[in-house]
Amino acid sequence: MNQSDEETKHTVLLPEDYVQKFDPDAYLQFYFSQDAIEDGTRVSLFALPVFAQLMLQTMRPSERETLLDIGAGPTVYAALCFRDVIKRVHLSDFVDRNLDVLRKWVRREETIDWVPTIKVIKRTEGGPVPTEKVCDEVEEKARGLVKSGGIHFADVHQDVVVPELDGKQVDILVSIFTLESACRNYEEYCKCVANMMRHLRSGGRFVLGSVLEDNEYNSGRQTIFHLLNLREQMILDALVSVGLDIPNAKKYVLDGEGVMFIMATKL
Ligand SMILES: C[S@@+](CC[C@H](N)C(=O)[O-])C[C@H]1O[C@@H](n2cnc3c(N)ncnc32)[C@H](O)[C@@H]1O
Repeated sequence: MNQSDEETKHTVLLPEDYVQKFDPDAYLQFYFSQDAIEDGTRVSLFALPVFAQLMLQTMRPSERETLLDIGAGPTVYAALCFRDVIKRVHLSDFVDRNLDVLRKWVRREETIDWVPTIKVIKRTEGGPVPTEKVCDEVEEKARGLVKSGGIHFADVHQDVVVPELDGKQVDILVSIFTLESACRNYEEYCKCVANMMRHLRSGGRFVLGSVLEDNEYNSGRQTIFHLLNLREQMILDALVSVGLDIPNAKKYVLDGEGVMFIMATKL
């Protein structure tokens, strides 16, 4: 290795480093600060409101009461996007520091300002630019839903991913950019998908957001974490094998962005 190779080489953190090295504040600043949102919006904020609208059209209210986000990190945008769809939101993650940030948000203590994110969600939903009051109402509604649900520890590698749910299954299961962060190989990935799926009732919807064909990502302040490199077909195969109705799924593949969003029903 010559000197310039040495200089460009950087440390890539692994799935087992999340507890020690994932910094919620750096992550939120990097992806959800006003500047970050203005510079280039997270594609999730386009895909999830579209899925929410489809759920409103295709599920009766009694079929869409509970939502679980696995690997939410310090983010609450799933609760914001699905606020009109469900009654209770459970946010979960592997890193205690992330759960602390979520609890602070529920208590209305200082965390990142979610208004720039809310504005993008509202824009995707259509209608005029929301006033401050409308943004407040959106956030308060989402907060109430999380209060009714809860904030929980999750580990996708365990047979029971979210023990605090005590075996209760949810109507909607969401997981965005988590599995490819948490898994070192495809065998592990398939096992984790199966573990997650136990939390979803049959007939419920699974919403997955995944990075495609990438090896690492910046979690903020140049802290680089490993990603499992996945082709779209590998993900679809894993989802079929756990009994999701993939032929009738709604899918967005954004090649330029290297991400895929999919919503499928559990058969
Ligand atoms: C790239 S972040 C995604 C956060 C959020 N879902 C989003 O879309 O911004 C990856 C998340 O996976 C979580 N994670 C890592 N290992 C995990 C595991 N074994 N079980 C559950 N979550 C895990 C991390 O703590 C982190 O919050």
